[in-house]
Amino acid sequence: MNFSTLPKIELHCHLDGSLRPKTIIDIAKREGISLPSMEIDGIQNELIAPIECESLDEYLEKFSIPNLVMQSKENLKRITFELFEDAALENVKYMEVRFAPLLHTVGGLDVEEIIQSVLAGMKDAEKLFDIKGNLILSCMRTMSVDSAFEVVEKGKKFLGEGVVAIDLCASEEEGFCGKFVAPIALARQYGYRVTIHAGETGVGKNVLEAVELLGAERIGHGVFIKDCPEAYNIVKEKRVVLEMCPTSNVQTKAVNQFSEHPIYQFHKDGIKVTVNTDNRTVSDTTMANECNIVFKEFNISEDDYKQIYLNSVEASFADSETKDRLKELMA
Ligand SMILES: O=c1[nH]cnc2c1ncn2[C@H]1C[C@H](O)[C@@H](CO)O1
Ligand SMILES: [Zn+2]
Repeated sequence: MNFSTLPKIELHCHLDGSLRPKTIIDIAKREGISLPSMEIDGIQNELIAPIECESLDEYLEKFSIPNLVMQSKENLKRITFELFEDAALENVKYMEVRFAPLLHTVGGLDVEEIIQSVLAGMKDAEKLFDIKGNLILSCMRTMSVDSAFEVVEKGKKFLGEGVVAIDLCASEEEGFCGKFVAPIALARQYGYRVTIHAGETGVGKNVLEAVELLGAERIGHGVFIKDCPEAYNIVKEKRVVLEMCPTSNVQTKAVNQFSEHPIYQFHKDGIKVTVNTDNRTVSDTTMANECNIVFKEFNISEDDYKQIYLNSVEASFADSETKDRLKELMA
């Protein structure tokens, strides 16, 4: 299968993990920001999490450089536009991009301005390229519960305007869901859809709690349901969709190598899986590359790919007209 030309859907992609290295250097030069290198190769080395990375926490260290250049309206708009352009050029037809608004307030922007700028970049790209997008607001689990309320409240007015969902991300501790019940319940009440990063660092029970306590419809990663029968069963029974990101999972040591990734086993057992990049730059990958990895490692058939594509359409937070159009691309 030639995944570069096949239509693709991406449901799990972080804006701040997916910047073009050249753009980081351009902006840094213009704004006098000091970087460890002003050369493409040099900065790329600093941005890509090595395959011998020890953990998710080490992987997350790679996000400090990109965020240096994501502190103005103009830069946020440009970076979002470029991400949608890159995805469109590899035939991604629909993409949900997530970002944590509170990481972009260092230069004085407020949360509304940040969301507006990212929306503007997405909308410009939609006009120029054959791609449709939506945005997911991520709350940092490492920040306070109040900060999650702030994101939920300030993002509310953009629901129906391109913002579709709420997420919890960053370092994963056992039992984190209990702390965020109130802001996520409020988000659901306002009409946000819910996807939660969980089960990425060894704790399958976090997935169970994300579903039971937070009402997660989708789970970012969810690898460790493999070791937690209760989490596995609830995901299967409730048809909770897993947003799986193979390269990222090897980098963070959720799995030691691609062959140990449970994605295909889950798929064969009837769990709804999707394939995603997580972070195009930090994981040095593309959708075509992630699909190829799954294809080569597990020898998936065209029917398997079609099923995964349709799972992604069904699980997307897109409107029904968009879903119908995306389904037709695989008919
Ligand atoms: O795979 C991930 N797990 C948890 N947090 C992540 C992952 N990839 C990126 N992040 C964090 C780092 C970013 O700064 C933040 C917002 O995109 O989300
Ligand atoms: Zn992620």
